[in-house]
Amino acid sequence: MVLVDRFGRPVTNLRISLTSECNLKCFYCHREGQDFSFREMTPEEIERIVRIASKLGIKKVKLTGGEPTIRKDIVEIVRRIRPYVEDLSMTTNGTTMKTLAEPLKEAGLDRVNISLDTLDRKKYKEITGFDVLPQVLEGIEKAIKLFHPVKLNMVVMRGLNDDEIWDMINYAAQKKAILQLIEIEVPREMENSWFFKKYFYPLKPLEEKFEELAVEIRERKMHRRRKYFIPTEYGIAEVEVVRSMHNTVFCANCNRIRLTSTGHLKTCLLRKNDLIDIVTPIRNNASDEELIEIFKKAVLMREPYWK
Ligand SMILES: Nc1nc2c(ncn2[C@@H]2O[C@H](COP(=O)(O)OP(=O)(O)OP(=O)(O)O)[C@@H](O)[C@H]2O)c(=O)[nH]1
Ligand SMILES: C[S@@+](CC[C@H](N)C(=O)[O-])C[C@H]1O[C@@H](n2cnc3c(N)ncnc32)[C@H](O)[C@@H]1O
Ligand code: SF4
Ligand code: SF4
Repeated sequence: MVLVDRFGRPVTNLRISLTSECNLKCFYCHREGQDFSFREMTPEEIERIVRIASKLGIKKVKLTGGEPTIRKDIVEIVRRIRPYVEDLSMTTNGTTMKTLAEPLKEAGLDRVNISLDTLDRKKYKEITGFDVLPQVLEGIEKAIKLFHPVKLNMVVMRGLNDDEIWDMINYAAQKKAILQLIEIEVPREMENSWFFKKYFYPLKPLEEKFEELAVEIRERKMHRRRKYFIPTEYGIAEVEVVRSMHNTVFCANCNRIRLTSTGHLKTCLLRKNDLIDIVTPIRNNASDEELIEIFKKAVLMREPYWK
């Protein structure tokens, strides 16, 4: 059984924010579309929600945040949800990977995405507020030894790191990691903000260049994102482009539902007023059937953001 929304989109992925807290302060952070909050779900509650989700056809779970690895019980959370999922991945800033990669692997995590916007220490501090690039690079080395694939997330920003795109492509090829080049994304109401106007760097022209250079191009089901296999002096680099702004194809192929760190199902990253509380019913002893109904209600509320 798979739940399908009113727009014909099957819901096969669950993206769970484990905490709204973070040990970095990236100035562009969308915080997965949620506000800062102290309420968090327990590992037992997360396990129960994932178990219900798996009955409804959800096969892939992504753990995110805030920074998911600052939760003290992160290894327990991974261990608990592992049995219910085909693909269990995490997106992290990499600051804790040096010590946590091994226990996370042992607990059953399949793969990690690590955010890395720049290879320049000063710029890294400018973007994230903290001088921890060497620590993150060590974390990436460790992760690459244990996980496959490791994806590196680079949010491309005009005048800030757009001159590093090719360095990052070479770095990814050298490390045998996948590079995700990401456009800054904001909700409609922020498109006129100084921040978006200053830093938005459209990736479409670059994709056109990749089309010429690539020895192979693949299209993913999710968001119909394209992957380009680009020759470099370090071998073939695998580069995925995440271009979401005003991209109707991206939203038409969105198969994710979200769970906020406060225990609300959320239908879309960029939408407002789309939260459905699932953890309060759990705390009030709701049955599995009642929780299934909450999931169904959330799926019916889903709609593409850009359409
Ligand atoms: N608009 C939008 N952006 C998303 C969505 N999912 C991920 N993103 C963005 O895509 C970028 C990469 O996100 P990750 O957390 O690494 O996950 P992912 O690449 O989507 O997932 P995998 O490829 O399965 O590892 C980030 O900038 C996210 O904000 C989504 O459903 N909608
Ligand atoms: C919100 S973070 C949470 C996980 C973890 N703290 C990290 O940074 O990887 C998830 C991903 O979203 C990306 N991201 C954050 N704000 C963004 C924005 N405004 N536009 C595009 N991507 C963004 C980050 O670079 C990161 O790769
Ligand atoms: S590390 Fe992740 S959650 Fe933390 S501020 Fe940066 S993008 Fe946001
Ligand atoms: S509908 Fe579009 S903006 Fe919303 S979560 Fe899905 S892909 Fe992202």
